[in-house]
Amino acid sequence: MAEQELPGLLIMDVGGTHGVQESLALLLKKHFCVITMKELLENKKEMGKKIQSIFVSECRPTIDEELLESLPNLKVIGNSGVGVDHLNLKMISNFGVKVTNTPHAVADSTADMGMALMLASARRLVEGSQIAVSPDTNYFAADWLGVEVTRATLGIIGMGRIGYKVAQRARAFEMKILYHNRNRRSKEEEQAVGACYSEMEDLLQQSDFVMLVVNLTPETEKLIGKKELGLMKPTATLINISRGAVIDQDALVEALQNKTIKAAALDVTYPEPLPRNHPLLKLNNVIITPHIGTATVQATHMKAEEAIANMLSVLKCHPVPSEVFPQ
Ligand SMILES: O=C(O)C(=O)CO
Repeated sequence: MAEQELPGLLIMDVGGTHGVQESLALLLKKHFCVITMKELLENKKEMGKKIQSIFVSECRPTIDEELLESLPNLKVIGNSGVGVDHLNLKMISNFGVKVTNTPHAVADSTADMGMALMLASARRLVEGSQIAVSPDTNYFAADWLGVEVTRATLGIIGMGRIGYKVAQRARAFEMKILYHNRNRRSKEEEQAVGACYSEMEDLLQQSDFVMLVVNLTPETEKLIGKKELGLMKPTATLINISRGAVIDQDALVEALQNKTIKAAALDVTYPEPLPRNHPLLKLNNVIITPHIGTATVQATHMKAEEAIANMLSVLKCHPVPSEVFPQ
């Protein structure tokens, strides 16, 4: 097909943690006539009419009513990533526009990230790395003892695709796996990874590592607050690979300062990035990474491919593999 016959696609995401790379643009250009925000703004009327889809990830620029009003032929917003909390689904659906996400593409890389944070925190990798490169060469490993993940108890809150992948990995570490989820997994699925369903309270009380893998929804906002942190063991570590707002961050700061819990390892915070004077950045029992759960070469491409398949399905009026609906 000649380029001008391809459906117009607006790329929203520039910058952020998942900036659209050149190879990604090439992939998109195989199926779409790619239009940047700059090009749209330069020629709003003509470009606006061409655009039938928007490719977006955890973006900083927002999709607002003003933008949607300028795109009369828009049919679908293809989110590259699973979380859609940055999109106003109700408002978008009022424009008759569908939203899709990429739950398959993100699962392995995000689960890997959860394991990486758990191991890094348990074995004090960040502190160790800082010591190894510091001018002080008079240090002993015995001063920096970590704890073992092997055979420890892991509590997974949110047992969707990513949570389940975490459980598969944790099994290789012979971990005792507890999980809490809205819907209980089948017996076969539980047995396959050796995971036991648990009430939240029991999970929090028993786990050495608590990992948050839920979507951010009104029900999960501040799911972990002062009360929940108080239930955790003083030796426990909280790991968050979902969304920052799932934790009451002020309560977390207090719990870390008072040693209510031992440590936290966070790939997500609110806001992102944190203001440089934020108290979380001053604590030495916290590891923070800049929302890089899916920031791998493989996941970036798989997300784009999944998003492309979703968007093309909408444009061709085929069944849509991963449509997200307003709650
Ligand atoms: O897919 C998502 O929603 C992510 O946050 C990736 O890290």
